[in-house]
Amino acid sequence: MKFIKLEDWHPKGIDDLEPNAWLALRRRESTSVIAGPGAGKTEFLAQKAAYLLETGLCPPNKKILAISFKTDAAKNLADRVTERCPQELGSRFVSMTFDAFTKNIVDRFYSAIHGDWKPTQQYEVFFPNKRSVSDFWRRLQSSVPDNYQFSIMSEVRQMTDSTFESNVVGSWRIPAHGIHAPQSARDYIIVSWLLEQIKVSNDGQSSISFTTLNRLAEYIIRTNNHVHRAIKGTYPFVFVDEFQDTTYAQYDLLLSAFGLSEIAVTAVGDYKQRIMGWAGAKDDAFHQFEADFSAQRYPLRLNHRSSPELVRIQQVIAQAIDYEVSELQTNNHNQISGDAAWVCVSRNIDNEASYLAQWIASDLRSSTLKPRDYCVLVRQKPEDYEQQLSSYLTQYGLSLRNESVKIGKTTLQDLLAEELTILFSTLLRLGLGQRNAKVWSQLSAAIQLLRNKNQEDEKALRQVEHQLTNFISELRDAMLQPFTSENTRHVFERVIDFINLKDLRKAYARYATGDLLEINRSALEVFFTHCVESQSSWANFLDEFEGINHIPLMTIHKSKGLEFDTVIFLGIDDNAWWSYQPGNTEGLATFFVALSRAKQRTIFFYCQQRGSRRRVSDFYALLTSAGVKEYEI
Ligand SMILES: Nc1ncnc2c1ncn2[C@@H]1O[C@H](COP(=O)(O)OP(=O)(O)OP(=O)(O)O)[C@@H](O)[C@H]1O
Repeated sequence: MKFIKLEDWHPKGIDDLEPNAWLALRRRESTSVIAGPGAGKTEFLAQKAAYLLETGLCPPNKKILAISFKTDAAKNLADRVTERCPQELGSRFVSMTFDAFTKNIVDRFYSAIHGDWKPTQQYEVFFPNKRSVSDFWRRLQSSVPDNYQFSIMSEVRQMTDSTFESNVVGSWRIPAHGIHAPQSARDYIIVSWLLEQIKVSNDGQSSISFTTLNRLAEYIIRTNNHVHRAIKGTYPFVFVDEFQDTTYAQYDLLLSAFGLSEIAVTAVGDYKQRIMGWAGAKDDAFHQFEADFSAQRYPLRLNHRSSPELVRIQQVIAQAIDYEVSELQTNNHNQISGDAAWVCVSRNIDNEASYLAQWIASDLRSSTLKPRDYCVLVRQKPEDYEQQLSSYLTQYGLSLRNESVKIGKTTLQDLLAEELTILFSTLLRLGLGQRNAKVWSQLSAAIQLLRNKNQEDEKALRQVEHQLTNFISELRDAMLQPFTSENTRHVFERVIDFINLKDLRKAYARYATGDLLEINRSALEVFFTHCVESQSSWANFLDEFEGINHIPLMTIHKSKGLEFDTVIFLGIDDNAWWSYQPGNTEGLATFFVALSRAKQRTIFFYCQQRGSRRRVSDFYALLTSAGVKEYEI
């Protein structure tokens, strides 16, 4: 394949990059890009990947590793690269979540774990909460030797159950040479916590949290030169998206894997969107990264997402988070007439729900927007809002879908972003006869990748194309059969067989080891059955499966990285924001993330029946100072 000369390379799919983005793109060493919402940080990473691959700076035997925090963000980035690069180049862009990267190292290099630290090869992933931590502390109190009791308990008193795993365990390194007598009470507590997870439980397996997996991955890389060299040799370029959310453990893993080496790490993020402090995100991740990796910082100024009016309102909130924040700019246009943001105040929930349903229905009628151009955002418990709003929306033929809902061991939002799910629904769409040249060529490229065919081997590629054509025609026949549970079950199994989970495991690094693929296959089956039961034809089934006619409902945390034409932000009251302290930066940042998902409009709802608004009065004061008006509904 012929490479593009450096000076001839141009961005793909967008007109241009702003000057600092060009500098950050061309820099060969570690780089940090700090920019506000909608500044194109994810887009920048996709362009940088295309630049490195197409110019040959990332040579054919090497790959780019991109780490994101959420499955849909990892998928979104991978898709952007696939759209911008020929397939043989795009397949060298490995995009996965931090958790998948961590688990992958432990599963792949399991034999590099020694002695007491070795868990069972098959293990359960354990999600500790405050209760599991305090229970552990209680157990420790009754089991420690008398002479240790005092110091252990006084150490525990200085710890917080919510940050114990992320901050205390996450910043501790497993010693290279086995377990010696603990050096301190703190060591004793951490070692006991780790060993309790590693030891075989009643069901014959270890039960390990992601922080513990992370510590094991870091230990493997630090103590095994072969592993360390293999990882560095594969990935000369590493990208980290949403870097402001990096935890102590994740940062330490990055440092051990890629620090003090020739690997160029590009970290992008926005400290004003730092909303994972409660989950252990480091406060000074960018500064430390710039010092440890000799990274050069490039701020970006343009907002490519939101209308000028929304950018102006965002600026007011951004300044409340950081008064030194630079002026945001946008080249976008206001596409609506009238207000870009307003607050609807109601007395009771029925009032609010009825108004909201009526407003969306009328807006849909008078615009070209589709249900998925709207998004209902809430701080927590989306299921409560779903219950309160659904019957009102139904009256107008509308419906909400809670995208944060759990399906098996994953969530709907994550499941829908999985490669397995996308292949599955694309095959069904083609089976239904919905021909689309672009979809066909993307699917064909994905199947070639899955079957591991060399792009130069035209005969093999034709064979894959032929198999795919035959399968689609067989599928079409099967989908013409009556839509019964038996027939739909048969289609499910045929499609899964055709995809071939073994091939999927080989083709995608994050499926390579461990149980992620099995978790997703089971969840896919659960969700498939659920959709089949509520529908009567394949066409309706697919719309339901993909949620085409539903308005998404999700938590603000789950909305990170996403964008919608209109954001409907519900539940800005003291009950939903019970832990918010006036002026608290992380709370303001959460508010900022919600506001900045919108391209054209953000509508805020306050309902007296849900709670008062004393604690959250800052939010309303800021909106008022930005000129956002309130209306009684
Ligand atoms: N240089 C550019 N020119 C035109 N459009 C762009 C450019 N960069 C990004 N965009 C578009 O702007 C929108 C926001 O981009 P992106 O999601 O990459 O921003 P971000 O900085 O990662 O956002 P956030 O931090 O808010 O999630 C997307 O629709 C993207 O396609």
